[in-house]
Amino acid sequence: MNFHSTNQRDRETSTSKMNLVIFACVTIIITLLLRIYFKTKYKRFYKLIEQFPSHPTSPLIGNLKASYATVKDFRRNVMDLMKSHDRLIFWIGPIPILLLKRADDVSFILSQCDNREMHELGKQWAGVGVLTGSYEEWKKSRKLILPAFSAKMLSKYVETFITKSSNLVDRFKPMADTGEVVNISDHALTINIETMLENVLDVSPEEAGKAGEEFGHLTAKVFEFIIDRMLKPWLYPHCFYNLYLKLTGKMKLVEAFHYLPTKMLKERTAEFKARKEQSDFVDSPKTIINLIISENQREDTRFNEERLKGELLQMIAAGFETSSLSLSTILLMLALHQDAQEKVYEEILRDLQGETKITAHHVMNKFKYLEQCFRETVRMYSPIVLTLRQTYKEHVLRDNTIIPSGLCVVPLIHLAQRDGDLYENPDKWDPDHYSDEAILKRPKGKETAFGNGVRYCLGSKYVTFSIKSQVAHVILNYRLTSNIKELKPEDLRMDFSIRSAIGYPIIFHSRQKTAQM
Ligand code: HEM
Repeated sequence: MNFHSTNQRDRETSTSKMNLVIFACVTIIITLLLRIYFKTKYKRFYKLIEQFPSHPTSPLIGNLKASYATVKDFRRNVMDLMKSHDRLIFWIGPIPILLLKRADDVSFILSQCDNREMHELGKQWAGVGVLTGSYEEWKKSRKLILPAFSAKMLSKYVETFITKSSNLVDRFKPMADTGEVVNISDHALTINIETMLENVLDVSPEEAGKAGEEFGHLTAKVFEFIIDRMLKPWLYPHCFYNLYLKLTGKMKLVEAFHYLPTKMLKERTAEFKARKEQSDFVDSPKTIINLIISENQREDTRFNEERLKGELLQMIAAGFETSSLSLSTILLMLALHQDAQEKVYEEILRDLQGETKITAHHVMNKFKYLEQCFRETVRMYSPIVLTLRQTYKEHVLRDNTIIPSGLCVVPLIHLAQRDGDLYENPDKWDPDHYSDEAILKRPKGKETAFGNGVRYCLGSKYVTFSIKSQVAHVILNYRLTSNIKELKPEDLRMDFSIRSAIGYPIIFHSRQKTAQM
């Protein structure tokens, strides 16, 4: 009896092993057949891809093993891989992606190809808008929000920048002259999210003070979640991703992220309608939310509330972390480069011409060397490391290599900004890279820190004025030093942006006190 049941168990085990082998064989055969089918159907696509070196792949999963680790490791991996390649095909599962790092290639593809469909993977978090919309949706978004960055509107935001910059100076008062080493990143984050909430959502300074920090941290997290999804092709279908968000409890974060823009949109729309009913004349808007509500009256871009919310969320997402990182980094750079800091200080005194207060005029038209320091900081420590493009036709690169239609391309902006063909000593922080002479010497249209072509950054002037205002106020009041001597490459952490893994340590010395001594 026992002998029989052992025999039967053995038979069952070997049958299930056999089933497993059959299943594996069928899967491999189907995959190979699919591969052959796709390779035959899209022969030219695969042939063109073969011109580019490819990272060694594993069958079926491509380079997924390399990318599966964590988002941060993946980015570091990609940057390491690109040390020995100018162009490289990287496989996320069965999907090939072309990585580009030379300034020539990056500026070319950004200017020629304006489609960014992979960004649709951010829709659950940030709605539909200028960053995540399909090509057709993007065109309408851009038309709606472009007026928000006119010179007239910018001059209104600068008033908020100046008030906020004074608050920033006050924040550092208790630490000044104590020798305390302050990691300024949280201060930069708070001040910039508050500024964004006031300028974009028309939130009162009090409410911005209360809601700012939490909203800021959440916004910073959203990018991580979106990149995480990009690396997991099985989460690409929206229905799977929705389920994943529900099961992991992240849907609650989505709701929290949407709460403030939804509330402000309802309030400001109701106010706009009430004012319109009373009189045909409505004051010209001072904030982005009010501007897009009034612009949205035009027949050709009539967006519903959900869509307007997407635009607002994406404005904050695009602008806030980039601004706060830029502020932390430039202040650290000035603390590490005393000569540049003194030049900035002297320039501020000179441009103020005896006035004691920094005004919108100074921020928008003066402080030229400070602006050079800002551009140099963005060049070396890009708050946007990379972006995405989806080709819809073939593009011929300068050496006649053809990028096939239908390929996802990743221009590595950060590496392009350190291209030795464009800058002398590209790895040295040197504001003279942006002197008039240096700019004249460089070939035009190759810089990509703010993008290139029709999708050029809408907020480039906004952030330039915002950072100029904040830095000018800080440097007018404090001399900065640090307890570190330099920011080494190994101190940098890369996710969607580049940030210092050792923080932004700064020691504040009051200028007045220094002058008295
Ligand atoms: C130092 C700070 C910043 C950097 C380095 C930066 C960089 C960039 C880059 C490289 C792009 C182009 C992406 C692409 O071509 O796919 C871009 C697009 C964009 N940026 Fe910025 N940005 C900064 C700050 C801001 C700010 C403060 C705002 C808003 C207030 C903003 C709003 C946008 C928007 C809306 C787009 C999308 C444009 C479009 O697709 O039509 N950016 N930015």
